Amino acid sequence: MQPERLLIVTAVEAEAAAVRAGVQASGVHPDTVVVAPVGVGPAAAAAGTARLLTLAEAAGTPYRAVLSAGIAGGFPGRAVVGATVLGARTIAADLGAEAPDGFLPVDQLGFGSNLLEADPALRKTLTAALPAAIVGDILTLATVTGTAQTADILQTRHPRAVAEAMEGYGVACAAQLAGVPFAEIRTISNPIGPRDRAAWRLPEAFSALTEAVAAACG
Ligand SMILES: O=C(O)c1cccc(C(=O)CC[C@H]2O[C@@H](n3cnc4c(=O)[nH]cnc43)[C@H](O)[C@@H]2O)c1
Repeated sequence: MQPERLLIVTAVEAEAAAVRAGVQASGVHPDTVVVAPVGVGPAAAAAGTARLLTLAEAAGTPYRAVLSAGIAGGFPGRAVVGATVLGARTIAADLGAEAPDGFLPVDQLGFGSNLLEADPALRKTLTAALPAAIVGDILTLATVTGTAQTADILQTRHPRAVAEAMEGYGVACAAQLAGVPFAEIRTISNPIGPRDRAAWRLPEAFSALTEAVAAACG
């Protein structure tokens, strides 16, 4: 009988490579962790994760948990480049309606929730394995924030948000549907604010991701 496996979902192959290096460094049996890049954005993340969870369930080998992992933007003053962040909650920050008075999230519109909690037991395990990690909300957006104005609006609207990325809420929706525990782990590649792609510190963020995964799996 196969041991229960952990699924780690990333957006792009470079993130998956950093995660695989962490799994290898942790010393766990490689068959116990599956790492899959499923695409950029919440739709690709939800569809790709749902497919993997469903295939595993149909084969009689369901995953014990699913992690959304990768790099992220950090809110200034809350998470610096190179930091590791653990999501207490994943929030679909642009899922809703714009109104003259401001943004209305889907829960205020009566269409479900734009917020999903990380699994408490999984979160506890990850927090213990990563004592230096910053725990807070991680926003999911289909569009990378690229102005100081949007960064300010998001930071004010989400006082407990430490980072933004593009996949967590999609992975969380797929996990919830399948009844599989979910958590999100990210390392910061860039500050959230005016777009400056040259300032993204990808090697630093990928190294931090490898280290975080090694500690989390070990
Ligand atoms: O150059 C761009 O603007 C760009 C647009 C889409 C994706 C990328 C990636 O490099 C994909 C990797 C992954 O990185 C996450 N990420 C990193 N920083 C941020 C951010 O400031 N805001 C939102 N997401 C971020 C995201 O999850 C991407 O899928 C580059």
